[in-house]
Amino acid sequence: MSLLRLRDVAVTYRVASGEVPAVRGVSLDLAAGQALGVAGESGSGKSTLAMALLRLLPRDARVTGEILLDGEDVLTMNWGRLRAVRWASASVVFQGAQHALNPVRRIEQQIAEPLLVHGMATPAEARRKVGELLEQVGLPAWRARSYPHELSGGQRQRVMIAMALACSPRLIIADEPTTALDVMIQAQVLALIRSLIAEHDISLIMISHDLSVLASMCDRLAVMYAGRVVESGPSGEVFRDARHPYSLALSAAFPTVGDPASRRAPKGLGGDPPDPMHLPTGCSFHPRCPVALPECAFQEVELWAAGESRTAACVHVRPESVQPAGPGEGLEKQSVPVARPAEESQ
Ligand SMILES: Nc1ncnc2c1ncn2[C@@H]1O[C@H](COP(=O)(O)OP(=O)(O)OP(=O)(O)O)[C@@H](O)[C@H]1O
Repeated sequence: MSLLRLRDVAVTYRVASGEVPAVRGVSLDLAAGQALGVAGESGSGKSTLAMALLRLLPRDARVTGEILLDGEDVLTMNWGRLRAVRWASASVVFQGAQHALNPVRRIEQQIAEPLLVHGMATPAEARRKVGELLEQVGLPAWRARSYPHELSGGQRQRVMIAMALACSPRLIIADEPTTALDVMIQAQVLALIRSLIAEHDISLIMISHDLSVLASMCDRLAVMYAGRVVESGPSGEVFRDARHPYSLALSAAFPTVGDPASRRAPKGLGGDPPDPMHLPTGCSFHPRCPVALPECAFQEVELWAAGESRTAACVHVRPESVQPAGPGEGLEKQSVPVARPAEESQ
């Protein structure tokens, strides 16, 4: 059984001028011990999806569908059960730890809090555990007495990771955990996350706009565009051999981590992502797509199987597509069509 199973998850924000469909019909599975990367440009709905997993969205967000964590639907849990699940079954590392940590409380109090709230330790045990957790994330135990402002950005992010680990969750959701850090520190924090999830057998959902970082960290990738998953599959395959023109453009925009030989000139995507309140008709990507066909302007394509354990929502992947991809940029690698619709997106 999947540790996490999403079925047709949609999130709509109610705003004064109407409704913002930020996430639309996302279905994904995450096996225990697996790492899933969710990629996409700013505004594609990644953070909204991540926050929806533990019902951390503001009140003006309406979430529908199914979010099964260990078989239990997060969306229908009562508050008591939801509180028990947060931190203990699944925890979140937010982007920008400087905003997520309370500036007037010592590190020790903040890391100990989930342990105490969940009754998983006495105050004395929690103090000892905080020291151990800090050492696990590469900080000296005496840092427990520090306030957040006494730490660097990288150290604060390590504290966030220690908090996320405190109650030994089975799943960590990391939303752009290194975006605010400089490149060297970024690499260290990524290496730390990688080693901790392997050591503790924790599943990971990592959100980033950087496909190369996700490919280096995750077993599988899901690429989001305008609130939908447009491609999913094993991360190396999606990164090196994307089937959806949007994933292809994203993968071309970032060099492969740690492999200078593979550096390609970033091919910036033209245009901007659509405003979710005014989505284009048909495939949301068609106005920016280098290989759009006339039908893409009025027909939204569902996710199709695009190879072993892969899916893509593109007319060029659809089985009955008889049009060649054409001379459009980069689609030489477009998939050979296969003949079955995807039952689920991964
Ligand atoms: N509280 C909110 N109220 C209304 N609209 C929102 C709210 N939060 C996000 N949105 C909208 O939902 C869409 C998805 O935003 P989201 O932050 O999930 O995207 P993202 O891919 O995580 O982007 P980023 O990488 O910039 O965080 C955007 O159009 C955004 O403007």
